[in-house]
Amino acid sequence: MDISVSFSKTRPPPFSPSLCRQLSLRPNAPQLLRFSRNNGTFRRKPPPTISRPNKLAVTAIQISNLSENEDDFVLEDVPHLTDFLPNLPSYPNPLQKSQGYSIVKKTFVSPEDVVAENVVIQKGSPRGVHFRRTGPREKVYFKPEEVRACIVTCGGLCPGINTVIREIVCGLNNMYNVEDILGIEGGYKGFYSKNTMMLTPKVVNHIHKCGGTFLRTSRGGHDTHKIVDNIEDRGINQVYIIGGDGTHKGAALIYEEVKKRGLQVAVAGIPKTIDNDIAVIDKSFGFDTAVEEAQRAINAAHVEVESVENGVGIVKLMGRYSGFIAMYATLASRDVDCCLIPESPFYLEGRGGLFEFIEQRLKENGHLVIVVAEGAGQEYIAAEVHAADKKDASGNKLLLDIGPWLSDKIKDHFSMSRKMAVNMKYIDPTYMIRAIPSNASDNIYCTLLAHGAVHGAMAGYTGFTVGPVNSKHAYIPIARVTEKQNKVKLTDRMWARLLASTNQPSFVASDQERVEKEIMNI
Ligand SMILES: Nc1ncnc2c1ncn2[C@@H]1O[C@H](COP(=O)(O)OP(=O)(O)O)[C@@H](O)[C@H]1O
Ligand SMILES: O=P(O)(O)OC[C@H]1O[C@](O)(COP(=O)(O)O)[C@@H](O)[C@@H]1O
Ligand SMILES: [Mg+2]
Repeated sequence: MDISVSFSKTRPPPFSPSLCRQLSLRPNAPQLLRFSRNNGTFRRKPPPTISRPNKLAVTAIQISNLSENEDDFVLEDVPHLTDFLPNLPSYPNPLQKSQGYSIVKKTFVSPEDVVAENVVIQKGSPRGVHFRRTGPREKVYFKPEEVRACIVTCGGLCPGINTVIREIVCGLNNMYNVEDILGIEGGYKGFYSKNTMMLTPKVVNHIHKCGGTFLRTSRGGHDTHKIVDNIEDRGINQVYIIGGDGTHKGAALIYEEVKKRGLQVAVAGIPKTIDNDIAVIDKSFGFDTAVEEAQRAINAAHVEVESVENGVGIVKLMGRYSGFIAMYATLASRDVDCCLIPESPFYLEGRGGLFEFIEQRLKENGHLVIVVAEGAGQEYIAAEVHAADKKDASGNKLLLDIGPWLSDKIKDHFSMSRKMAVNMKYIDPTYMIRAIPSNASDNIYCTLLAHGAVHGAMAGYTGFTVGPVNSKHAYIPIARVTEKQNKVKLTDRMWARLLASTNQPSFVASDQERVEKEIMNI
């Protein structure tokens, strides 16, 4: 492979000493160069004959693509209170005296410990992005008796919110002897329009056994100035914010305002969403519980349709822009014949369409089950219904209801074509799967998130969120989880596994064929 690259004359080559030797370069001297790479061997080439302006700028990605392992390590760090309060005093972490932690072999996480964003890499490829590992630090930037923490929950429900609340309270209290913890009621607007409640380990002792949020929640109502005024007025110095992408956008604004005002306030996010659409982290808490609960609806649909002639079961599951719940529930069940998600466009009529597939399955098996994510097929409904774009209080688009629309379409098609009368069983368990308490493994996951957030805030980190990255919990800059949403990648193996398990049409390919045909007809 022949690669041409040039980079800033003001920077030394970003290569390891061994690679510099191989290329006959002086490791510390800035220079413009070209070289070729063949099976991992680098050979220097004569200087380029191209014009300067375009060639002098080279992105970090280009450089790191060409370098050996040592020099392309990137740490995406989170802010620290000392970034804007440089004289902040620190104190020994009280955990060193804790019964439990003091016997841990390595009580404190080393500042050098990082978590890699990508663990599957090729030999010679860049080491890539890393995040700080969560956990207690040797020094803390708060005296326990001076901490006044608050917790707020925003956005939609999700199994496990109460466990996170409980474990923030118990973590602060048991590990750091913090006693002053406020619950902000009813989401962001609760900062300025609702009461607060005192949270103690005793108050939150049983809440993890219940679904919902003990602190209640809301959409909309984020007013940065009013919120930070309130934080200042109440003397709050640690803010724990549990919520999804919208909530984290709000948390980033709070952090910025706190920094602008020079307040010693740590802002920590804990990512929450039933849709599992938060970027970077492995998965969001409550997701496993939701997938498990979805099985009950799928089982019910299967039992119903198996017991009648030409039974068609439809189960609608949550998933506004991403079909993770539908995909995992389908994969887990094995009773699902077809899974429709927002990321994969489908069509009803014609060759390779959904109607043809349903007819075929009914002929083969006498019944079928379809799982549909609520965000699927929105464009088709919109084209027919001509509904005005509506939004919720947070600005999220309100979806058109795919469930009844799809049920009616299928019923109408089969009754009109007089091919067969289908026996439709439509189940909508959407709120049921997110209103339940979290299962055992989600409870443990919630505990790790809560404790990670507590350790981070006590250590003076701020403007961060927490979550598992390749199974290791990390502190992640908030911008990384708000800049894009996690979606099912149709080119990933997981979707291929689903297609292999259901044997449903991969509408993407068929759709392309259809478009090509249409173009050719024209
Ligand atoms: N772009 C934004 N800037 C500031 N606050 C936001 C933003 N988007 C949403 N929020 C606030 O975050 C909270 C929850 O947002 P929402 O989208 O409903 O849920 P989620 O956080 O689960 O995505 C709401 O109080 C909303 O006002
Ligand atoms: O009816 P609500 O409470 O607004 O919630 C519905 C939406 O909430 C969700 O569960 C997502 O919630 P978040 O925005 O909090 O992640 C979607 O799946 C669903 O469309
Ligand atoms: Mg959201």
